[in-house]
Amino acid sequence: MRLIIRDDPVAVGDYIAKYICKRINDFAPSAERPFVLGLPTGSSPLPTYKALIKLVKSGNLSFQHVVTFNMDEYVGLPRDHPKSYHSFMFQEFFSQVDIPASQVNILDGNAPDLVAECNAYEERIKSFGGVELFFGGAGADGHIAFNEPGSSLASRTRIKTLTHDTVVANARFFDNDISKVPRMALTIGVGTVLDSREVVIVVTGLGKSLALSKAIEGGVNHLWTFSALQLHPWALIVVDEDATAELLVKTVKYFRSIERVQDDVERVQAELHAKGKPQQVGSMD
Ligand SMILES: N[C@@H]1[C@@H](O)[C@H](O)[C@@H](COP(=O)(O)O)O[C@@H]1O
Repeated sequence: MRLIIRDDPVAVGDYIAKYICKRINDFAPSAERPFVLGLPTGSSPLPTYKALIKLVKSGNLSFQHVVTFNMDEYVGLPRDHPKSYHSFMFQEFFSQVDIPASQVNILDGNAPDLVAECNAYEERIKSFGGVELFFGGAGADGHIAFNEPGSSLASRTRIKTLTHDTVVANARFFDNDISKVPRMALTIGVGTVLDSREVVIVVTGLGKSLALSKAIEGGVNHLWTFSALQLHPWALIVVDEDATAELLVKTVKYFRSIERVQDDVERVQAELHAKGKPQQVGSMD
């Protein structure tokens, strides 16, 4: 696992957007071989979406050959409800980049058979050869997607009842009225996230600091599903200074030292590449 610390949420968004941009461009996607990208909703990913939109508008990135899979969706909320994750994604991102709508995948929380919908989602991910990079967020209670505390770490896409904490946290999107917040959601599972070739998680703000410390300093534990990333061979967490409040000084120092060494490794790789002797860039964790 790698942890990258930046000053504030905007710097975090810039870092992740550049990272995703580089991954997509290095992959050189085509119609026959699209880049499969997992995406989240929430307020934390917004600076990343803004930075990705800028990269597309400046001609440095294209979503023409990118296929996306969103992490989750509320059950029973009409698709065109302003707070559905469908509406969120089209409003904040898809309508502002060059992705064909046919390449966007979001779970249908109004499907007549919700179990079939979840199973078909897993199959559709498989039909594209799996997710190349899953970009995600985390809840203050340490959930990833809607994998609430206590979710199986082997879980797949399924129906999930939201915890009271999550309902309260998400009331801010529903006029602060908890009675308006849906009680159920469809979500990819922890196992679905772990299956992706790479995972990048954004964590910003003091309110997420306990979840961050549990995820990287505690053991792997289903009460903090975020901690399952410790089992992933290629996981990156990008956080702001506020989110590090609960981390030990030695943890912060360790990850900062890895970042410096990683920068050196990438510089050497770039020099080799320029001299026509490319080698695979390694991860330092
Ligand atoms: N289902 C979403 C999660 O995928 C998201 O990571 C979390 C954090 O949201 P925010 O970034 O707004 O704190 O909110 C919801 O619960």
